[in-house]
Amino acid sequence: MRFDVVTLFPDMLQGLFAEGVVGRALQSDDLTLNCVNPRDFTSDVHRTVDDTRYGGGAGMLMKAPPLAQAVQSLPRRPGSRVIYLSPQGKPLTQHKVRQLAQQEQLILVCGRYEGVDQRFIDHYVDEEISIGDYVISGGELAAGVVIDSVARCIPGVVGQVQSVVEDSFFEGLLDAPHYTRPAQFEGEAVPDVLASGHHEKIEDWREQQALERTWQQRPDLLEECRLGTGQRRLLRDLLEQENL
Ligand SMILES: Nc1nonc1C(=O)NC1CCNCC1
Repeated sequence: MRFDVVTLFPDMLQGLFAEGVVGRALQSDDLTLNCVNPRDFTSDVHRTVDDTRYGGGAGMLMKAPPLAQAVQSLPRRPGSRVIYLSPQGKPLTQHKVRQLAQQEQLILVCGRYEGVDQRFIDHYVDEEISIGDYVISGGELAAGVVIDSVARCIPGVVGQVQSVVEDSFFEGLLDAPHYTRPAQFEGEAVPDVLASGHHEKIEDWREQQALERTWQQRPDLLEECRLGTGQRRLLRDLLEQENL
């Protein structure tokens, strides 16, 4: 997988991945991160990348030509996609992350100011993606979220494939609670089942906890995920306990 990031702040992305499991993987041959700065594709003395909006309105907009030339400057692999990070995009979900991980190359365009000229989006962008319904200062943090979450899905990046499988959302549910030493913390012990060494009971407990947490925190996820027979039975028991 090759990540290309179109950004006015290339050092920001390099800094974000200087450490950690994804940072180490990005040094390998099968996972690369390249940044390209639209400012390098300007021709005026001030290297202008933004301008005021036609029709008025506060703030500045990123101009289409520098962005377009930055994208055009990139070598394109078969199966590459140009993604613009913006609040107007489709939500980034684990399902979408897994789809993106199938690509050979992701070109991530980071907006600044009030956004970018719509014609750049119409002519160059395959897909707009949002990391959430809030506004951040620049698309770079959103690009970092996409890079990290997609890279974790690429075999070999995260040492323990099982740890990715058990990640929250991997099967559409939230994660069960986890505990480690010490056995007692501020008077609270670890749930007995986890110290029982009975792996089947531990798995059942974790599955029940994941369902209960998902039902309490994110019932919307339950409508979308395909529950197995055992999970549906556990959820039915849960709802009966709550007299629902
Ligand atoms: N939420 C978001 N998901 O992706 N990008 C998001 C975002 O807030 N971008 C900012 C929008 C205003 N201009 C600067 C960038």
